[in-house]
Amino acid sequence: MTAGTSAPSETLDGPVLRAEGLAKSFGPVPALSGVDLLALPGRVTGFVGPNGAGKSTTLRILTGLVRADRGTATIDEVPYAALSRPSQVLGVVGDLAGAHPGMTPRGHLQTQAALIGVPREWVGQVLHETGLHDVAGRRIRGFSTGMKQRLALATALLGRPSGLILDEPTEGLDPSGIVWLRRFLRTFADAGGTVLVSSHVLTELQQVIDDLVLIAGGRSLWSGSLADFTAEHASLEEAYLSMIEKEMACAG
Ligand SMILES: Nc1ncnc2c1ncn2[C@@H]1O[C@H](COP(=O)(O)OP(=O)(O)OP(=O)(O)O)[C@@H](O)[C@H]1O
Repeated sequence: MTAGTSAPSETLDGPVLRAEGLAKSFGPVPALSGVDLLALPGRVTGFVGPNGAGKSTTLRILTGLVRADRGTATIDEVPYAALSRPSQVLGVVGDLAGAHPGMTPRGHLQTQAALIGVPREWVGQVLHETGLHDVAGRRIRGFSTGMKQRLALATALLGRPSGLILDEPTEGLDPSGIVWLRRFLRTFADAGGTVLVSSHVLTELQQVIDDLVLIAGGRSLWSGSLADFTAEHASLEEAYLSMIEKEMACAG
């Protein structure tokens, strides 16, 4: 499988992704109790926090899959559900629950293209962009985790969105896949796109993000530039651990 190009080559007009005062409980379980988030065009924003902090819940609210109890979540000032062509504004890299293992990437993407109403020709472009063109005719059943990650990204890119949300995208990628993804996200943001990426792999994240949103226990702890966050520390990992330890000491 070849690496593919680091598209897009055109200029993107990325959306502003914003959440303010989000609160959400699942029955008696409080998941969020005050999350704010901002991801801007032309920037890669990292979204981090301990297990159970509420990252996936926040992303699911932002993409209209979960309804918040309180607060607002908007894409260019409107809720995701109010976007007339959401897949052409925001690509969401999730799991491939909708992809039948007996299908090929080309077949899966052609079905998705019909569903979201974009030209079939765009399938070839995303297969190329994500380095899947060589395996476009193979069954998804035999794909490695990394290849499935690429297909998830190809699916998200199909509507040619100017924003991307990725939840733990490096899981299962080999080192060259990680470097490829990092370059892809950098190029996407440098073209004007908005990238919001959640990850626990802080050493990797540090190499690609411009801004950082940190949450813990369902609450925002920090939001701003990576440079400011790490100013008094040797690395993102060190700055993160220091803030989380302080937070745990306060909570305890
Ligand atoms: N559908 C659900 N039903 C019940 N509880 C849920 C549901 N979804 C999330 N939660 C709870 O909400 C809290 C936040 O979970 P969430 O998955 O958003 O955290 P996260 O930061 O993405 O965690 P991780 O880093 O481990 O993936 C957790 O306590 C979790 O158990």
